[in-house]
Amino acid sequence: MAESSRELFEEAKKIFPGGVNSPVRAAVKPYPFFVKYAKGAYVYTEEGNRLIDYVLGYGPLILGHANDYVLNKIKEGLNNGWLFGAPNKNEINLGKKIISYVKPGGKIRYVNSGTEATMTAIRLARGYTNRKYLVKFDGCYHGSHDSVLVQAGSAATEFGVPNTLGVPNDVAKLTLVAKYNDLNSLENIFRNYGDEIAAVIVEPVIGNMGVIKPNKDFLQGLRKITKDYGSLLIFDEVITGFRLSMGGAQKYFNIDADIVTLGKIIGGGFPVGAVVSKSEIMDYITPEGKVFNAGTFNAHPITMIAGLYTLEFMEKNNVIDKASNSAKILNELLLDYGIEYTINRVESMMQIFFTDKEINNADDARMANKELYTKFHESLINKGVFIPPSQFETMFTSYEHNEDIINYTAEKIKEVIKGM
Ligand SMILES: Cc1ncc(COP(=O)(O)O)c(C=O)c1O
Ligand SMILES: NCC(=O)CCC(=O)O
Repeated sequence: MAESSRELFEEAKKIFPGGVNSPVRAAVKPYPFFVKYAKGAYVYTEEGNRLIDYVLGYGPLILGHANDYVLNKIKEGLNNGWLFGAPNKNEINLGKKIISYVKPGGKIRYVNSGTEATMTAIRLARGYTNRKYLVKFDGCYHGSHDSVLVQAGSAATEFGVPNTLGVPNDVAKLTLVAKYNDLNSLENIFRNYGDEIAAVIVEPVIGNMGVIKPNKDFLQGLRKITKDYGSLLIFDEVITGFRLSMGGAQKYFNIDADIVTLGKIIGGGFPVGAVVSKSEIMDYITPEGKVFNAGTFNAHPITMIAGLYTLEFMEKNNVIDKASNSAKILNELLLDYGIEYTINRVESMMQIFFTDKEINNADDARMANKELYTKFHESLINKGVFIPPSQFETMFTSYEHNEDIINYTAEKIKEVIKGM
């Protein structure tokens, strides 16, 4: 049996396209390391190497890996069985908690991924408004379903398929693309298609083109234009939900969306997605209404436990502030070292771009030196630090990233950059 990551990857390539089950994992060069286990701020490879983890499962693990409090709750829960095909109390407990934080907080529907959440939210918006067009922004990533794989960021950009093969043009043309941080581009679209636009979907902070912050007034402008035309505003908070604040980006920027999609953190590291909106809109979803959604694994009992106790741990332990503060210190240390590359950070989301220009939209991000980033990533792995293998992803910090870990990381980043 294969032992090393290199050998395991050879095995994997025989049975998985590209050797992986999600493309970004194959961006780790020369081959992905295989993880044996993970705890706290660290992942441990098959070879026994310890890496400080700034990928954190691509965002869900704001508590770090295998948090003991959550772990014990999951173990207890497993004793009661793990799939019922019938309701279970924990889905109410978690749902009430989420709704108490996330505006407009009327009702929630759980699904199993961020992809399903945005797919359902878009269908809901179309069903509710009886309109057909969707507007998204260049570089935003909302998962891997047809209507959002148009000028998509994340792995779709990393692997050169922002517009994927397999989506018929008849479908793709219902998705109109505006430029992030550019209200004029949005106004132009609305002038032409305004009364046929069901919704605008946006990552309030882009986390799938590296990190890109909204300019002052951008999100407010979005809110105003959608309201003026009677379109719904969907905040895709799959990354930002329970990360920028317990109320997500809505609370952080003081903007109210019409529909919010969640994922990642609310499942505590188990597969999850959710749609939240006011009851009047949510009641369009089956079985109350006629917008279809269903799922064998919706509100999975173990996910509900992991999510519930993750949020409870966050409430009691000041997790968001701790994670944010770690990223802030890392950012400041790098600036103190005179590192001249562009660092974008919002709370515990951060990315380094190899350019001296500001990064305010997807075009800017595509102009940064991707090859240098790849080299940077590879060198950091060799020094025991795992950041995302793609420029078009986000580094995350967690509750477990203490000052020693941050100082160590900053030193290693400095060494790597000096050597480049
Ligand atoms: C903003 C955003 N929306 C949607 C998704 C899709 O989520 P998932 O990978 O769980 O399908 C992601 C992440 O991958 C995301 O970052
Ligand atoms: N930022 C994009 C993701 O988090 C997705 C991870 C994956 O598709 O493996």
